[in-house]
Amino acid sequence: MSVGLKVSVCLYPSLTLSARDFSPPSSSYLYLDRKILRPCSGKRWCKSNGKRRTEPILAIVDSSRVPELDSSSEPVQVFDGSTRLYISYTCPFAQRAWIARNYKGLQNKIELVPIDLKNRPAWYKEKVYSANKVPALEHNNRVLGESLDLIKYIDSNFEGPSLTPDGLEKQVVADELLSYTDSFSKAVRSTLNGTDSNAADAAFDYIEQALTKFNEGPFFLGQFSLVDVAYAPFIERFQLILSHVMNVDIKSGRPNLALWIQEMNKIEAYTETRQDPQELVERYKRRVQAEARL
Ligand SMILES: N[C@@H](CCC(=O)N[C@@H](CS)C(=O)NCC(=O)O)C(=O)O
Repeated sequence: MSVGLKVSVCLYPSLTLSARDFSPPSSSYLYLDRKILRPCSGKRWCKSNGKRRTEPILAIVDSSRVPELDSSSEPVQVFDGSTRLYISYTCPFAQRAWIARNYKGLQNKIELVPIDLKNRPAWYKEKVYSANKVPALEHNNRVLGESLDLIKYIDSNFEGPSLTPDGLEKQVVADELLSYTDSFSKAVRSTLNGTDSNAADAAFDYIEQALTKFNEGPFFLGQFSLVDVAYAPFIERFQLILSHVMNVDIKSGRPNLALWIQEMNKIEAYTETRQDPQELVERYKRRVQAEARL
């Protein structure tokens, strides 16, 4: 890294960095202060100044983000007594388990092991999780999967603030909302892929209505719970994609949803897991283009 290199950092104003700002540069990541800067390929639209830049542009990745393991990575020592949560930074299902782990303050008890799903290590399927998916939790000599099961498992088998509601009424509503998560995603996707133009609207109206049930707080069950954890990664993605691709604001006419999004964005356990919005939208557009070519 040359001294005084000028770079633009997406979402941040232009910065001038000197060699001593980086400690130590690695092949794929640069470190500035406590932030990891990841080089982005090509020129990018940087909203901070509204101009297309020609300098190298770096995206800031949260400092707590350890690099993903890929096919060239040594296998982890499975069943050595450690508790590990295998995730992908881009997977909304994995994000659920990651939020639950953070919210309960288990950062030192449950090690995060990010996997590069596009270049997955062969040992992941062979030694860790035969379903070859994320998330997976290695705990007490077992590997468990399925995000909704995992958030419940993490909540009931580890210390930290509870994510499970008290009282039968809230538990019944929680079960209903958790069982709606797949239908919710399917409905929004059917609008995005053009098969049902009204389905997303109806799905978000259902969410808006669900948010009126308990008024002691802005979350689904009043207080923050595993229902918020289950929906947050999907609402995060759908909000961005619907806004960028269809120019739809899911908050419009839905004050409870608007407040929920605002309050979710104050919860560090969640915000730490959020994806770079620009990357998220670009990945979605690339996927749609690839599907259109098939
Ligand atoms: N039902 C599962 C879905 C998990 C899932 O589909 N994860 C994706 C990444 S977002 C995956 O690992 N895909 C790899 C593959 O299918 O090969 C859950 O809730 O955990």
